[in-house]
Amino acid sequence: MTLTGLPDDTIVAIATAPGRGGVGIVRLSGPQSDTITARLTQGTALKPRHATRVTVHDANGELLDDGLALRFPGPHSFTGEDVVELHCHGGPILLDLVVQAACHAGARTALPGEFSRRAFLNDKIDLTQAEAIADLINSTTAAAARNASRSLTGVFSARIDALVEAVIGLRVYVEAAMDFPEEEVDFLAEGDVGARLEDLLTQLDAVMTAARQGSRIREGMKLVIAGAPNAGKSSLLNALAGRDTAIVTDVAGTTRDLLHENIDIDGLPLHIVDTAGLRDSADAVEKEGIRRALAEIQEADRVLLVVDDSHLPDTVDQAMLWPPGIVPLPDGTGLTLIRNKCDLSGRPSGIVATETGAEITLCARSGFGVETLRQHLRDVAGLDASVVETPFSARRRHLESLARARRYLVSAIAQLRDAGAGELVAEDLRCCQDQLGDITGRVTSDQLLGEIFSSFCIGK
Ligand SMILES: Nc1nc2c(c(=O)[nH]1)N(C=O)[C@@H](CNc1ccc(C(=O)N[C@@H](CCC(=O)O)C(=O)O)cc1)CN2
Ligand SMILES: Nc1nc2c(ncn2[C@@H]2O[C@H](COP(=O)(O)OP(=O)(O)OP(=O)(O)O)[C@@H](O)[C@H]2O)c(=O)[nH]1
Ligand SMILES: [Mg+2]
Repeated sequence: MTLTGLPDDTIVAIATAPGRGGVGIVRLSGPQSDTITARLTQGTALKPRHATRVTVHDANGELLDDGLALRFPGPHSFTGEDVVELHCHGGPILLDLVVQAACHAGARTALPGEFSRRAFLNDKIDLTQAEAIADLINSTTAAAARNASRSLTGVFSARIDALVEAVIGLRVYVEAAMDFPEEEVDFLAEGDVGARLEDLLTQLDAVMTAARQGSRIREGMKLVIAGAPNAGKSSLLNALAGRDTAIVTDVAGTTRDLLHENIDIDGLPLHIVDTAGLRDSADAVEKEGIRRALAEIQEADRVLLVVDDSHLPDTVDQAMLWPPGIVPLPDGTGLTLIRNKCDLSGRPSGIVATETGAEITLCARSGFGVETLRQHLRDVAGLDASVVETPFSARRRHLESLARARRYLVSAIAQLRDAGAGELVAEDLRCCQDQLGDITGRVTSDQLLGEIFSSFCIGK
Protein backbone atom coordinates (compact mmCIF):
# COMPACT_ATOMS: atom_id res chain seq x y z
CA MET A 1 0.00 0.00 0.00
CA THR A 2 1.12 3.53 -0.70
CA LEU A 3 0.53 6.47 1.61
CA THR A 4 -2.66 7.28 -0.25
CA GLY A 5 -3.98 3.79 0.52
CA LEU A 6 -3.76 2.80 -3.13
CA PRO A 7 -1.96 -0.43 -4.05
CA ASP A 8 1.62 -0.24 -5.33
CA ASP A 9 1.97 -3.81 -6.53
CA THR A 10 1.12 -5.23 -9.94
CA ILE A 11 -1.49 -7.94 -10.32
CA VAL A 12 -1.94 -10.47 -13.08
CA ALA A 13 -4.74 -12.91 -14.00
CA ILE A 14 -6.35 -14.69 -16.90
CA ALA A 15 -9.27 -12.44 -17.83
CA THR A 16 -11.08 -14.85 -20.12
CA ALA A 17 -13.24 -17.80 -19.06
CA PRO A 18 -11.48 -20.87 -17.68
CA GLY A 19 -11.03 -23.64 -20.23
CA ARG A 20 -10.00 -23.67 -23.86
CA GLY A 21 -10.91 -20.93 -26.32
CA GLY A 22 -9.72 -19.37 -29.54
CA VAL A 23 -8.09 -16.48 -27.70
CA GLY A 24 -7.26 -16.07 -24.03
CA ILE A 25 -6.37 -12.79 -22.35
CA VAL A 26 -3.83 -12.30 -19.57
CA ARG A 27 -4.26 -8.92 -17.93
CA LEU A 28 -1.80 -6.95 -15.82
CA SER A 29 -2.59 -3.91 -13.71
CA GLY A 30 -0.27 -1.81 -11.57
CA PRO A 31 2.85 0.35 -11.80
CA GLN A 32 5.13 -2.45 -13.07
CA SER A 33 2.81 -3.51 -15.90
CA ASP A 34 5.04 -1.95 -18.57
CA THR A 35 8.35 -3.28 -17.27
CA ILE A 36 6.91 -6.77 -16.74
CA THR A 37 5.46 -6.73 -20.27
CA ALA A 38 8.81 -5.58 -21.67
CA ARG A 39 10.44 -8.66 -20.05
CA LEU A 40 7.78 -10.99 -21.49
CA THR A 41 7.81 -9.51 -25.00
CA GLN A 42 11.55 -8.84 -25.20
CA GLY A 43 11.10 -5.12 -25.23
CA THR A 44 8.64 -4.66 -28.08
CA ALA A 45 7.45 -1.02 -28.08
CA LEU A 46 3.71 -0.66 -27.42
CA LYS A 47 1.78 2.37 -28.61
CA PRO A 48 -0.95 3.21 -26.07
CA ARG A 49 -4.37 1.72 -26.88
CA HIS A 50 -3.12 0.04 -30.07
CA ALA A 51 -2.85 -3.68 -30.64
CA THR A 52 0.74 -4.74 -31.34
CA ARG A 53 1.87 -8.16 -32.53
CA VAL A 54 4.32 -9.63 -29.99
CA THR A 55 6.02 -12.87 -29.13
CA VAL A 56 5.64 -13.89 -25.49
CA HIS A 57 8.53 -15.52 -23.66
CA ASP A 58 9.05 -17.14 -20.28
CA ALA A 59 11.71 -16.29 -17.70
CA ASN A 60 14.35 -18.24 -19.64
CA GLY A 61 13.54 -16.39 -22.82
CA GLU A 62 11.87 -19.47 -24.30
CA LEU A 63 9.04 -18.79 -26.71
CA LEU A 64 5.55 -19.32 -25.24
CA ASP A 65 3.24 -17.77 -27.82
CA ASP A 66 2.68 -15.47 -30.77
CA GLY A 67 0.04 -12.95 -29.71
CA LEU A 68 -1.13 -9.36 -29.41
CA ALA A 69 -0.43 -6.84 -26.68
CA LEU A 70 -2.60 -3.89 -25.74
CA ARG A 71 -1.33 -1.16 -23.44
CA PHE A 72 -3.54 1.29 -21.50
CA PRO A 73 -1.37 3.76 -19.58
CA GLY A 74 -3.03 4.94 -16.34
CA PRO A 75 -5.17 6.75 -15.51
CA HIS A 76 -6.98 6.08 -18.80
CA SER A 77 -7.58 2.38 -18.25
CA PHE A 78 -10.24 0.15 -16.78
CA THR A 79 -8.57 0.11 -13.35
CA GLY A 80 -7.11 3.62 -13.60
CA GLU A 81 -3.63 2.06 -13.25
CA ASP A 82 -1.19 1.08 -16.00
CA VAL A 83 -2.84 -1.91 -17.66
CA VAL A 84 -1.47 -4.30 -20.28
CA GLU A 85 -3.41 -7.10 -21.91
CA LEU A 86 -1.68 -10.01 -23.63
CA HIS A 87 -4.04 -11.62 -26.11
CA CYS A 88 -2.69 -15.15 -26.46
CA HIS A 89 -4.00 -18.41 -27.83
CA GLY A 90 -6.70 -19.71 -25.50
CA GLY A 91 -5.07 -22.82 -24.05
CA PRO A 92 -5.32 -23.02 -20.24
CA ILE A 93 -1.81 -24.48 -19.82
CA LEU A 94 -0.27 -21.84 -22.07
CA LEU A 95 -2.14 -19.04 -20.26
CA ASP A 96 -0.92 -20.36 -16.91
CA LEU A 97 2.64 -20.31 -18.22
CA VAL A 98 2.20 -16.67 -19.27
CA VAL A 99 0.86 -15.81 -15.80
CA GLN A 100 3.83 -17.60 -14.21
CA ALA A 101 6.24 -15.69 -16.44
CA ALA A 102 4.57 -12.42 -15.36
CA CYS A 103 4.89 -13.43 -11.71
CA HIS A 104 8.55 -14.29 -12.24
CA ALA A 105 8.99 -10.77 -13.63
CA GLY A 106 7.44 -9.19 -10.52
CA ALA A 107 3.64 -9.47 -10.68
CA ARG A 108 1.46 -11.37 -8.24
CA THR A 109 -1.75 -13.26 -9.06
CA ALA A 110 -4.89 -11.22 -8.52
CA LEU A 111 -7.53 -12.02 -5.92
CA PRO A 112 -11.14 -12.46 -7.07
CA GLY A 113 -12.56 -9.08 -8.08
CA GLU A 114 -9.26 -7.28 -7.55
CA PHE A 115 -9.24 -5.51 -10.95
CA SER A 116 -12.74 -4.15 -10.30
CA ARG A 117 -11.74 -3.26 -6.74
CA ARG A 118 -8.88 -1.16 -8.09
CA ALA A 119 -11.23 0.49 -10.59
CA PHE A 120 -13.44 1.38 -7.61
CA LEU A 121 -10.54 2.63 -5.47
CA ASN A 122 -9.42 4.83 -8.38
CA ASP A 123 -12.93 6.26 -8.77
CA LYS A 124 -13.41 4.74 -12.21
CA ILE A 125 -16.64 3.09 -11.11
CA ASP A 126 -18.77 3.24 -7.99
CA LEU A 127 -19.97 0.22 -6.00
CA THR A 128 -23.26 -0.30 -7.84
CA GLN A 129 -21.30 -0.32 -11.10
CA ALA A 130 -18.76 -2.81 -9.73
CA GLU A 131 -21.62 -5.02 -8.59
CA ALA A 132 -23.23 -4.62 -12.01
CA ILE A 133 -20.08 -6.05 -13.63
CA ALA A 134 -20.44 -9.19 -11.49
CA ASP A 135 -24.18 -9.29 -12.19
CA LEU A 136 -23.61 -8.96 -15.93
CA ILE A 137 -21.19 -11.87 -15.87
CA ASN A 138 -23.47 -14.02 -13.71
CA SER A 139 -26.86 -13.16 -15.21
CA THR A 140 -28.96 -16.12 -16.24
CA THR A 141 -31.58 -14.36 -18.36
CA ALA A 142 -31.46 -11.71 -21.08
CA ALA A 143 -33.55 -9.36 -18.94
CA ALA A 144 -31.09 -9.69 -16.04
CA ALA A 145 -28.16 -9.01 -18.39
CA ARG A 146 -29.84 -5.91 -19.84
CA ASN A 147 -30.59 -4.59 -16.35
CA ALA A 148 -26.99 -5.16 -15.27
CA SER A 149 -25.74 -3.28 -18.34
CA ARG A 150 -27.90 -0.32 -17.39
CA SER A 151 -26.56 -0.35 -13.83
CA LEU A 152 -23.03 -0.55 -15.24
CA THR A 153 -23.55 2.61 -17.26
CA GLY A 154 -24.64 4.32 -14.04
CA VAL A 155 -28.46 4.36 -14.25
CA PHE A 156 -28.87 3.15 -10.65
CA SER A 157 -26.02 5.31 -9.33
CA ALA A 158 -27.60 8.39 -10.91
CA ARG A 159 -30.89 7.70 -9.11
CA ILE A 160 -29.07 7.35 -5.77
CA ASP A 161 -26.92 10.42 -6.40
CA ALA A 162 -30.07 12.46 -7.09
CA LEU A 163 -31.54 11.35 -3.76
CA VAL A 164 -28.31 12.16 -1.93
CA GLU A 165 -28.23 15.59 -3.49
CA ALA A 166 -31.79 16.29 -2.35
CA VAL A 167 -30.93 15.12 1.18
CA ILE A 168 -27.85 17.36 1.25
CA GLY A 169 -29.93 20.31 0.06
CA LEU A 170 -32.33 19.79 2.93
CA ARG A 171 -29.56 19.27 5.47
CA VAL A 172 -27.92 22.51 4.47
CA TYR A 173 -31.19 24.35 4.92
CA VAL A 174 -32.11 22.72 8.23
CA GLU A 175 -28.64 23.20 9.68
CA ALA A 176 -28.65 26.84 8.63
CA ALA A 177 -31.98 27.26 10.40
CA MET A 178 -30.42 25.89 13.59
CA ASP A 179 -28.02 28.84 13.58
CA PHE A 180 -30.97 31.12 14.29
CA PRO A 181 -32.64 29.39 17.27
CA GLU A 182 -35.10 32.26 17.78
CA GLU A 183 -36.59 31.97 14.32
CA GLU A 184 -35.86 28.28 13.75
CA VAL A 185 -39.48 27.13 13.58
CA ASP A 186 -40.49 29.94 11.19
CA PHE A 187 -37.43 29.30 9.11
CA LEU A 188 -38.33 25.61 8.71
CA ALA A 189 -41.95 26.44 7.87
CA GLU A 190 -40.98 29.10 5.34
CA GLY A 191 -38.50 26.80 3.64
CA ASP A 192 -41.29 24.38 2.99
CA VAL A 193 -39.11 21.72 4.63
CA GLY A 194 -42.10 19.49 5.36
CA ALA A 195 -43.20 19.41 1.73
CA ARG A 196 -39.66 18.86 0.52
CA LEU A 197 -39.25 15.91 2.89
CA GLU A 198 -42.50 14.39 1.61
CA ASP A 199 -41.34 14.90 -1.94
CA LEU A 200 -38.08 13.16 -1.17
CA LEU A 201 -40.00 10.23 0.31
CA THR A 202 -41.97 9.88 -2.93
CA GLN A 203 -38.76 9.84 -4.93
CA LEU A 204 -37.17 7.32 -2.59
CA ASP A 205 -40.21 5.05 -2.91
CA ALA A 206 -39.98 5.15 -6.69
CA VAL A 207 -36.31 4.12 -6.56
CA MET A 208 -37.19 1.34 -4.10
CA THR A 209 -39.88 -0.05 -6.39
CA ALA A 210 -37.48 -0.10 -9.33
CA ALA A 211 -34.70 -1.62 -7.19
CA ARG A 212 -37.04 -4.33 -5.90
CA GLN A 213 -37.88 -5.33 -9.45
CA GLY A 214 -34.22 -5.23 -10.43
CA SER A 215 -33.36 -7.48 -7.53
CA ARG A 216 -36.16 -9.92 -8.48
CA ILE A 217 -34.93 -10.14 -12.07
CA ARG A 218 -31.41 -10.71 -10.77
CA GLU A 219 -32.16 -13.29 -8.11
CA GLY A 220 -35.39 -14.80 -9.39
CA MET A 221 -37.91 -16.53 -7.24
CA LYS A 222 -37.75 -19.91 -5.56
CA LEU A 223 -40.94 -21.88 -6.07
CA VAL A 224 -41.58 -25.10 -4.20
CA ILE A 225 -44.28 -27.44 -5.50
CA ALA A 226 -45.80 -29.32 -2.56
CA GLY A 227 -48.87 -31.36 -1.76
CA ALA A 228 -50.24 -34.84 -1.23
CA PRO A 229 -48.98 -37.81 -3.26
CA ASN A 230 -50.49 -38.12 -6.74
CA ALA A 231 -51.89 -34.57 -6.71
CA GLY A 232 -49.97 -33.86 -9.93
CA LYS A 233 -46.93 -31.96 -8.62
CA SER A 234 -44.46 -33.51 -11.05
CA SER A 235 -46.94 -33.04 -13.90
CA LEU A 236 -47.07 -29.34 -12.99
CA LEU A 237 -43.27 -29.08 -12.98
CA ASN A 238 -43.21 -30.63 -16.45
CA ALA A 239 -45.90 -28.25 -17.66
CA LEU A 240 -43.99 -25.20 -16.38
CA ALA A 241 -40.65 -26.45 -17.69
CA GLY A 242 -42.16 -27.39 -21.03
CA ARG A 243 -40.46 -30.80 -21.01
CA ASP A 244 -40.71 -34.16 -19.30
CA THR A 245 -38.11 -33.53 -16.66
CA ALA A 246 -39.86 -35.42 -13.81
CA ILE A 247 -41.20 -38.96 -13.75
CA VAL A 248 -45.00 -39.03 -13.64
CA THR A 249 -46.92 -42.19 -12.78
CA ASP A 250 -50.22 -43.02 -11.11
CA VAL A 251 -48.31 -44.60 -8.21
CA ALA A 252 -48.61 -42.44 -5.10
CA GLY A 253 -45.10 -41.72 -3.88
CA THR A 254 -43.41 -41.59 -7.31
CA THR A 255 -41.20 -38.59 -6.51
CA ARG A 256 -38.97 -39.36 -3.56
CA ASP A 257 -36.08 -36.98 -3.98
CA LEU A 258 -36.00 -33.27 -4.76
CA LEU A 259 -35.98 -32.25 -8.40
CA HIS A 260 -34.63 -28.84 -9.36
CA GLU A 261 -35.44 -27.04 -12.57
CA ASN A 262 -34.49 -23.50 -13.65
CA ILE A 263 -36.74 -21.74 -16.09
CA ASP A 264 -37.62 -18.14 -16.78
CA ILE A 265 -40.87 -16.35 -17.37
CA ASP A 266 -40.29 -13.24 -19.50
CA GLY A 267 -36.84 -12.83 -18.01
CA LEU A 268 -37.81 -13.63 -14.42
CA PRO A 269 -35.61 -16.56 -13.34
CA LEU A 270 -37.61 -19.24 -11.53
CA HIS A 271 -35.92 -21.91 -9.46
CA ILE A 272 -38.56 -24.62 -9.19
CA VAL A 273 -38.33 -27.55 -6.80
CA ASP A 274 -40.58 -30.58 -7.15
CA THR A 275 -40.92 -32.52 -3.92
CA ALA A 276 -42.10 -35.85 -2.54
CA GLY A 277 -45.84 -36.04 -1.71
CA LEU A 278 -46.47 -35.12 1.92
CA ARG A 279 -48.02 -37.94 3.92
CA ASP A 280 -47.37 -40.13 6.93
CA SER A 281 -45.05 -42.80 5.69
CA ALA A 282 -43.18 -45.66 7.28
CA ASP A 283 -40.87 -46.06 4.30
CA ALA A 284 -37.40 -44.79 5.20
CA VAL A 285 -36.64 -43.41 1.72
CA GLU A 286 -39.97 -41.66 1.41
CA LYS A 287 -39.60 -40.25 4.92
CA GLU A 288 -36.27 -38.71 4.02
CA GLY A 289 -37.82 -37.30 0.83
CA ILE A 290 -40.57 -35.68 2.88
CA ARG A 291 -38.03 -34.27 5.34
CA ARG A 292 -36.19 -32.68 2.42
CA ALA A 293 -39.44 -31.36 0.98
CA LEU A 294 -40.24 -29.62 4.27
CA ALA A 295 -36.76 -28.12 4.42
CA GLU A 296 -37.21 -26.68 0.89
CA ILE A 297 -40.58 -25.21 1.86
CA GLN A 298 -38.84 -23.26 4.61
CA GLU A 299 -36.58 -21.65 1.98
CA ALA A 300 -39.25 -20.90 -0.60
CA ASP A 301 -40.37 -17.47 -1.78
CA ARG A 302 -43.65 -19.10 -2.76
CA VAL A 303 -45.22 -22.50 -2.34
CA LEU A 304 -47.52 -23.97 -4.96
CA LEU A 305 -49.79 -26.27 -2.98
CA VAL A 306 -51.17 -28.77 -5.48
CA VAL A 307 -54.42 -30.58 -4.76
CA ASP A 308 -56.51 -32.99 -6.80
CA ASP A 309 -59.56 -30.83 -7.51
CA SER A 310 -61.74 -33.81 -8.31
CA HIS A 311 -61.80 -34.53 -4.56
CA LEU A 312 -62.28 -30.96 -3.41
CA PRO A 313 -65.32 -28.85 -2.44
CA ASP A 314 -65.87 -25.44 -4.08
CA THR A 315 -64.62 -23.42 -1.17
CA VAL A 316 -61.73 -24.57 0.91
CA ASP A 317 -59.74 -23.20 3.77
CA GLN A 318 -56.16 -23.26 2.51
CA ALA A 319 -54.90 -23.80 6.04
CA MET A 320 -56.99 -26.95 6.28
CA LEU A 321 -55.38 -28.35 3.15
CA TRP A 322 -51.94 -28.01 4.61
CA PRO A 323 -51.17 -31.60 5.59
CA PRO A 324 -51.81 -32.15 9.31
CA GLY A 325 -48.86 -32.31 11.61
CA ILE A 326 -46.72 -30.51 9.04
CA VAL A 327 -44.85 -27.40 10.14
CA PRO A 328 -46.63 -24.20 9.09
CA LEU A 329 -45.36 -21.96 6.31
CA PRO A 330 -42.84 -19.39 7.50
CA ASP A 331 -44.10 -15.83 7.67
CA GLY A 332 -43.76 -14.00 4.40
CA THR A 333 -43.83 -17.11 2.22
CA GLY A 334 -46.49 -16.75 -0.46
CA LEU A 335 -48.94 -19.57 -1.02
CA THR A 336 -50.88 -20.35 -4.17
CA LEU A 337 -53.40 -23.16 -4.17
CA ILE A 338 -53.40 -25.15 -7.39
CA ARG A 339 -56.65 -27.01 -8.05
CA ASN A 340 -55.30 -29.58 -10.47
CA LYS A 341 -57.09 -32.08 -12.70
CA CYS A 342 -59.88 -29.69 -13.68
CA ASP A 343 -60.54 -32.03 -16.61
CA LEU A 344 -61.86 -34.49 -14.00
CA SER A 345 -63.56 -32.01 -11.65
CA GLY A 346 -65.22 -30.10 -14.49
CA ARG A 347 -64.42 -26.78 -12.82
CA PRO A 348 -63.56 -24.05 -15.35
CA SER A 349 -59.90 -23.11 -15.35
CA GLY A 350 -59.02 -19.68 -13.98
CA ILE A 351 -57.85 -17.73 -10.99
CA VAL A 352 -59.67 -16.41 -7.92
CA ALA A 353 -58.18 -14.21 -5.28
CA THR A 354 -58.66 -15.51 -1.75
CA GLU A 355 -58.02 -14.00 1.67
CA THR A 356 -54.67 -15.72 1.96
CA GLY A 357 -53.56 -15.57 -1.67
CA ALA A 358 -54.88 -17.09 -4.86
CA GLU A 359 -56.48 -20.26 -6.13
CA ILE A 360 -55.77 -21.39 -9.66
CA THR A 361 -57.73 -24.12 -11.38
CA LEU A 362 -55.85 -25.90 -14.16
CA CYS A 363 -54.99 -29.19 -15.79
CA ALA A 364 -51.29 -29.97 -15.41
CA ARG A 365 -51.48 -33.02 -17.65
CA SER A 366 -52.62 -31.07 -20.73
CA GLY A 367 -51.15 -27.71 -19.73
CA PHE A 368 -54.59 -26.12 -19.85
CA GLY A 369 -54.66 -23.07 -17.55
CA VAL A 370 -50.90 -23.08 -16.90
CA GLU A 371 -50.58 -19.73 -18.70
CA THR A 372 -52.76 -18.21 -15.95
CA LEU A 373 -50.29 -19.54 -13.39
CA ARG A 374 -47.39 -17.99 -15.32
CA GLN A 375 -49.14 -14.61 -15.35
CA HIS A 376 -49.86 -14.96 -11.63
CA LEU A 377 -46.18 -15.66 -10.91
CA ARG A 378 -45.18 -12.55 -12.84
CA ASP A 379 -47.67 -10.56 -10.78
CA VAL A 380 -46.56 -11.83 -7.39
CA ALA A 381 -42.94 -11.18 -8.35
CA GLY A 382 -43.94 -7.54 -8.77
CA LEU A 383 -43.07 -7.57 -12.46
CA ASP A 384 -45.77 -5.19 -13.50
CA ALA A 385 -44.54 -3.45 -16.63
CA SER A 386 -46.46 -0.31 -15.72
CA VAL A 387 -44.47 0.22 -12.50
CA VAL A 388 -40.97 0.73 -13.78
CA GLU A 389 -39.53 3.39 -16.04
CA THR A 390 -35.95 2.27 -16.60
CA PRO A 391 -35.11 -1.06 -15.06
CA PHE A 392 -31.67 -1.67 -13.59
CA SER A 393 -30.11 -4.45 -11.57
CA ALA A 394 -30.08 -4.22 -7.79
CA ARG A 395 -29.20 -6.47 -4.90
CA ARG A 396 -30.57 -7.28 -1.49
CA ARG A 397 -27.80 -5.15 0.02
CA HIS A 398 -29.17 -2.15 -1.87
CA LEU A 399 -32.75 -2.86 -0.82
CA GLU A 400 -31.70 -3.06 2.81
CA SER A 401 -29.86 0.27 2.66
CA LEU A 402 -32.82 1.88 0.90
CA ALA A 403 -35.17 0.54 3.57
CA ARG A 404 -32.96 1.96 6.34
CA ALA A 405 -32.68 5.29 4.52
CA ARG A 406 -36.47 5.35 4.27
CA ARG A 407 -36.87 4.76 8.01
CA TYR A 408 -34.63 7.75 8.79
CA LEU A 409 -36.56 9.88 6.35
CA VAL A 410 -39.91 8.90 7.86
CA SER A 411 -38.46 9.69 11.28
CA ALA A 412 -37.26 13.09 10.03
CA ILE A 413 -40.78 13.87 8.83
CA ALA A 414 -42.22 12.87 12.21
CA GLN A 415 -39.62 14.95 14.10
CA LEU A 416 -40.47 18.01 12.09
CA ARG A 417 -44.21 17.54 12.46
CA ASP A 418 -44.30 16.58 16.15
CA ALA A 419 -41.44 18.51 17.66
CA GLY A 420 -40.48 21.02 15.00
CA ALA A 421 -36.95 20.24 16.12
CA GLY A 422 -34.40 21.12 13.48
CA GLU A 423 -31.60 19.36 15.31
CA LEU A 424 -33.35 15.98 15.25
CA VAL A 425 -34.42 16.42 11.64
CA ALA A 426 -30.82 17.19 10.70
CA GLU A 427 -29.55 14.10 12.52
CA ASP A 428 -32.06 11.81 10.76
CA LEU A 429 -31.14 13.30 7.41
CA ARG A 430 -27.47 12.71 8.08
CA CYS A 431 -28.17 9.02 8.83
CA CYS A 432 -30.38 8.79 5.75
CA GLN A 433 -27.55 10.16 3.61
CA ASP A 434 -25.08 7.65 5.10
CA GLN A 435 -27.36 4.77 4.15
CA LEU A 436 -27.69 6.04 0.58
CA GLY A 437 -23.93 6.57 0.45
CA ASP A 438 -23.40 2.92 1.34
CA ILE A 439 -25.13 1.90 -1.88
CA THR A 440 -22.73 3.69 -4.22
CA GLY A 441 -19.80 3.35 -1.84
CA ARG A 442 -19.26 7.02 -1.14
CA VAL A 443 -18.96 6.05 2.53
CA THR A 444 -18.24 2.40 2.95
CA SER A 445 -16.41 0.24 5.44
CA ASP A 446 -13.50 -1.99 4.38
CA GLN A 447 -15.45 -5.01 5.56
CA LEU A 448 -18.30 -4.34 3.16
CA LEU A 449 -15.83 -3.87 0.31
CA GLY A 450 -14.25 -7.21 1.17
CA GLU A 451 -17.61 -8.95 1.08
CA ILE A 452 -18.56 -7.46 -2.26
CA PHE A 453 -15.36 -7.99 -4.21
CA SER A 454 -14.50 -11.44 -2.84
CA SER A 455 -17.63 -12.81 -4.54
CA PHE A 456 -16.26 -11.88 -7.98
CA CYS A 457 -14.48 -14.33 -10.23
CA ILE A 458 -10.71 -14.13 -10.63
CA GLY A 459 -9.61 -11.86 -13.46
CA LYS A 460 -12.44 -9.40 -12.96
N1 LIG B 1 -10.12 -6.58 -23.88
C1 LIG B 1 -10.92 -6.10 -22.96
N2 LIG B 1 -12.25 -6.07 -23.16
C2 LIG B 1 -13.07 -5.57 -22.20
C3 LIG B 1 -12.57 -5.08 -20.98
C4 LIG B 1 -11.16 -5.10 -20.79
O1 LIG B 1 -10.63 -4.71 -19.74
N3 LIG B 1 -10.39 -5.61 -21.80
N4 LIG B 1 -13.45 -4.59 -20.02
C5 LIG B 1 -13.16 -4.50 -18.67
O2 LIG B 1 -13.47 -5.32 -17.88
C6 LIG B 1 -14.78 -4.19 -20.43
C7 LIG B 1 -14.73 -2.83 -21.05
N5 LIG B 1 -14.53 -1.85 -20.02
C8 LIG B 1 -13.56 -0.89 -20.06
C9 LIG B 1 -13.76 0.22 -19.28
C10 LIG B 1 -12.86 1.25 -19.32
C11 LIG B 1 -11.74 1.17 -20.12
C12 LIG B 1 -10.80 2.33 -20.24
O3 LIG B 1 -9.75 2.22 -20.85
N6 LIG B 1 -11.15 3.47 -19.67
C13 LIG B 1 -10.37 4.67 -19.72
C14 LIG B 1 -10.48 5.34 -21.09
C15 LIG B 1 -11.85 5.77 -21.44
C16 LIG B 1 -12.11 5.89 -22.93
O4 LIG B 1 -11.20 6.05 -23.71
O5 LIG B 1 -13.30 5.81 -23.29
C17 LIG B 1 -10.81 5.63 -18.63
O6 LIG B 1 -11.84 5.37 -18.02
O7 LIG B 1 -10.10 6.59 -18.40
C18 LIG B 1 -11.51 0.03 -20.87
C19 LIG B 1 -12.43 -1.01 -20.83
C20 LIG B 1 -15.34 -5.20 -21.37
N7 LIG B 1 -14.40 -5.55 -22.43
N1 LIG C 1 -56.71 -36.32 -15.36
C1 LIG C 1 -55.60 -35.73 -14.92
N2 LIG C 1 -54.61 -36.45 -14.42
C2 LIG C 1 -53.52 -35.84 -13.99
C3 LIG C 1 -53.37 -34.44 -14.07
N3 LIG C 1 -52.18 -34.10 -13.56
C4 LIG C 1 -51.58 -35.25 -13.19
N4 LIG C 1 -52.39 -36.30 -13.45
C5 LIG C 1 -52.13 -37.71 -13.20
O1 LIG C 1 -52.02 -37.93 -11.82
C6 LIG C 1 -51.06 -38.94 -11.55
C7 LIG C 1 -50.01 -38.42 -10.59
O2 LIG C 1 -49.29 -37.39 -11.23
P1 LIG C 1 -47.87 -36.91 -10.72
O3 LIG C 1 -47.54 -35.69 -11.47
O4 LIG C 1 -46.91 -38.03 -10.75
O5 LIG C 1 -48.24 -36.58 -9.23
P2 LIG C 1 -47.26 -36.17 -8.02
O6 LIG C 1 -47.99 -35.19 -7.19
O7 LIG C 1 -45.94 -35.76 -8.54
O8 LIG C 1 -47.16 -37.52 -7.23
P3 LIG C 1 -45.99 -38.04 -6.25
O9 LIG C 1 -44.68 -37.77 -6.88
O10 LIG C 1 -46.28 -39.47 -6.11
O11 LIG C 1 -46.17 -37.31 -4.95
C8 LIG C 1 -50.48 -39.33 -12.91
O12 LIG C 1 -51.15 -40.49 -13.39
C9 LIG C 1 -50.79 -38.14 -13.78
O13 LIG C 1 -50.91 -38.46 -15.14
C10 LIG C 1 -54.45 -33.68 -14.62
O14 LIG C 1 -54.41 -32.45 -14.71
N5 LIG C 1 -55.53 -34.39 -15.03
MG1 LIG D 1 -44.08 -36.46 -8.27
